[in-house]
Amino acid sequence: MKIAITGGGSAGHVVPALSVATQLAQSGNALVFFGRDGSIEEEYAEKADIRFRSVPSAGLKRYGSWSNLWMPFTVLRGIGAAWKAMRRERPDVVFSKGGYVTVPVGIAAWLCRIPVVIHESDHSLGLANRILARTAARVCLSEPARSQTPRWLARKTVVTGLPLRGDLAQGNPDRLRRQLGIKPGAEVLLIFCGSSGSARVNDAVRSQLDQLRSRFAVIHVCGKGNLDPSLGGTAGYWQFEYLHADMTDALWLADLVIGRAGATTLAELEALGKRAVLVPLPASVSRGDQLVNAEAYARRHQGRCQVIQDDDTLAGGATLVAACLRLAGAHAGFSRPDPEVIHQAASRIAGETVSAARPRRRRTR
Ligand SMILES: CC(=O)N[C@H]1[C@@H](OP(=O)(O)OP(=O)(O)OC[C@H]2O[C@@H](n3ccc(=O)[nH]c3=O)[C@H](O)[C@@H]2O)O[C@H](CO)[C@@H](O)[C@@H]1O
Repeated sequence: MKIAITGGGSAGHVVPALSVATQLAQSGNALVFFGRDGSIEEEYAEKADIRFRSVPSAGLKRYGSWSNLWMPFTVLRGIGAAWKAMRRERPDVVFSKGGYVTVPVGIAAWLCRIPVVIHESDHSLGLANRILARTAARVCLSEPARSQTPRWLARKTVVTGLPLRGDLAQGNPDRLRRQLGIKPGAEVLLIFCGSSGSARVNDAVRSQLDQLRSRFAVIHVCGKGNLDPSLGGTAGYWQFEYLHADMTDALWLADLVIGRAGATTLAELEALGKRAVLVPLPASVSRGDQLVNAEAYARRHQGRCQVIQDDDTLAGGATLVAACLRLAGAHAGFSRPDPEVIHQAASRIAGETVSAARPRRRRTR
C-alpha cells in the first residue's frame, strides 16, 4: 500500500508523524511525505529516508500580521500543488498529524477522494485539524482530547494515545554524560522549550546561570540562532541549538527539566517519569492549549511538577530558580519505559490508517 504522511511546522507534530511512518514502513508500506520546502518536516523526512513532496502553505498569525492577508492565496496555491502531487503519487490513504501544512494536503486528498486519517495531541482540536475533521475518514485522539471533542465527531473518533518518539525506550544517558564530561552523580538540569526554544526562558535561565550551576549540570537547548557565544566554555553549562539523535539520551540523563508544555514534550516526560518546571506558552500567542496541558500535567504529578506563567514573574529568573531548587530534592522515580508501551499509540494509529485506506481499484490501461 502507498501511504502519504503530512504534518509539520514544529517537531511537536513531526516527531509523532515519523513514529507512525516508521510503523507503517515496517509493515511494508511505501511512504511519501508532504510538507513545506526548507521546513523541519523536510529535515526529519530526509533523515528517515522518506521521499518528500513540497507543498506551499501558510498559517494564521494570532497576533494580527499583514501576512495574514496573503495566507488564503498561499493555501490555494498549496491545494493546487498538493492536488497535482496526489494525482501523480496516488496514495491509498493520507495520515495527517497536524500543523498548517496539512490543510492544503488534506483538502487536495479530499478532492481526489483519498481518505484522510488525522491525529490530535492536545486537549482540543487545533485549527488545521478542525478544518480537516469534517471530511476526515477517522480522527485519532490522545487521551486528553477525548472529552473535548464535539459530539458530531464521535462517530469517527478513536482514542489511540499520543505517538512517542520511536527511540524513547533506548536512551543511553551514560554516553551523553561521558561525551559532555558530566561527573557521575551530578544532578542534571535539561532546559528545552519545544522545538524552537524561547527567548524569554533563555534570558531567565542565563540571568540566573550561576545559581543554577551551583546546584546542577545545566544542558540548555536554546533554539536556532539563540546560542550565546559569550557563555561558551562556561564550566557546568552546555548550550545546543537543537538536539537530534542526542535528544533521547538527554531526556534520560535529566533529573529535572525546564520546558514549555507542548503535548509531545509532556508525553515524553511522563513516559520517563521526569520532574519538571513548566512554562506554558501564553494564550496571547497561541490558542492556549499549553496552559491546559500544563495544568493537567501538574495535577497528575503533584510535588514533582511546578507551573510558572510566562509573564513578569518569569523575568529575572528568580521564580524559575526557586522552582528548580524546590523540585531538586523530590523523589527521582525514573521509570525505564517499556518498549511495547512506547510504540503502542504509533502502532494503533498505523492500524487505523491502513484500515481507512480505500480499496485499490484495478488500474485500466
Ligand atoms: C508553538 C506551538 O504551536 N506549539 C505546539 C507544538 O509544540 P512544539 O512543536 O513546540 O513542541 P512539543 O513540545 O510538543 O514537542 C517538541 C518535540 O521536539 C523534540 N525536540 C525538542 C528540542 C530538541 O532540541 N530536539 C527535539 O527532538 C522533543 O523531544 C519533542 O518530541 O505542538 C504540540 C503538539 O501538538 C502542541 O502541544 C504545542 O502547543
